[in-house]
Amino acid sequence: MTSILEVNQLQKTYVDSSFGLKDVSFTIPYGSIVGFIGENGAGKSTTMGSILGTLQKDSGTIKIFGEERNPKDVHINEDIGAVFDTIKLPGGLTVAKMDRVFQQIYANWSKETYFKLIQLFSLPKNKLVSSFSRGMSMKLSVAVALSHEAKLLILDEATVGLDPGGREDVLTVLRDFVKDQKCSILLSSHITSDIEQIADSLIFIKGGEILLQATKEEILGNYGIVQCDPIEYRNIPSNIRVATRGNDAFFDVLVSNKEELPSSLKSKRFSIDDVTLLIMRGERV
Ligand SMILES: Nc1ncnc2c1ncn2[C@@H]1O[C@H](COP(=O)(O)OP(=O)(O)OP(=O)(O)O)[C@@H](O)[C@H]1O
Repeated sequence: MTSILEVNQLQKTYVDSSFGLKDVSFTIPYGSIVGFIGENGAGKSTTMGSILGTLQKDSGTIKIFGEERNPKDVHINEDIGAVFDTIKLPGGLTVAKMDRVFQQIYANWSKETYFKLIQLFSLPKNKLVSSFSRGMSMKLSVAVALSHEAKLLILDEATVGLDPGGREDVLTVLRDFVKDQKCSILLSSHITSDIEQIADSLIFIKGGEILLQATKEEILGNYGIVQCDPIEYRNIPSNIRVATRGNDAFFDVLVSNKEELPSSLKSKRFSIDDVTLLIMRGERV
C-alpha cells in the first residue's frame, strides 16, 4: 500500500447552492505533507469534510489506509486528527481537564505528548479554554489532534491567527510528525509561505475541480513561468502550457517543462505564490 489516502471521483453538492465538487481525485502517499491550495469557496473544506465524514458525499470513493471510508466506522476517527478553523473546543474546561476528557474518548490518548505540546506552545494549563485567543485555540486544537496517535492529519487553515513564533513551532511539530514515513498531512492554508516551507506536494483546486497535483520539487525544478507576446506564445508547445494570464499584448504563462520552451524564452525566477496566482487567476489552455 503506497497511499495513506486515495480520493477518487468525489462529488458533493449542497442544497441551495450551485457549487459542487467535480470528480475530485488525488492521492496522499505515506510520509508526506500535501498542501491544498485554492481561493475562498474553491472547495477545500468541502473536500476535507467529505474525507472526515462530517459531510455526506454524493458519489466517489475515499480510501483511508487502503480501505473505503465507512461513515459508521467511528474507530477510524482514532487514526485521523482534524483541525478546523471553526472547530469547537469545550470552552468550559481547562487544558488540564481536557486531558482527562480526551483520555475517555481516545483509546490511544497520550498524556505525555499532549502536555509536551502544551508546554511547547506555551499554553496555560489552568485557564478556561473559552478565554483563549484565536491563535491559542488553534494551537490547542493542533495539540489535541497530535495526541491520540493519529496517522493522518487533516488541517484546514490550522496556522490562521498564529504569530510568527507560534507558526514556526506548529510547522516544526508537523514536520516531525511525518518524519518516520508512517503518517501524512493534508493541509490547507492561504498562507502560501507556510505551504512552500513544509509541503512536499501541492494540490490546486478551483471551482470544485482539481487543476493540478504535483510535487513541490517538480514544480520548482521543472516548471517555468515566462512572459511573452502572442507570437512567442504560439511557439510554446501546447502540451506544456498549464495556465495563462494576461491581455492581448502580453501573457504570463506557466509551463510544466521549461526545457521544452523555445530558446528565445527563458523562465523567470518564481515562487509557489506566483504559480498559485497564475493557476487561480489564469485560464487553462
Ligand atoms: N452548508 C453549505 N450549504 C450551502 N453551500 C455551502 C455550504 N458549505 C459550503 N458551501 C459552498 O460551497 C462552496 C465551497 O465552500 P468551501 O467551504 O468548501 O470552500 P473553501 O475552499 O474551503 O473556502 P475558504 O478558503 O473560504 O475556507 C462555497 O461556494 C460555499 O458557499
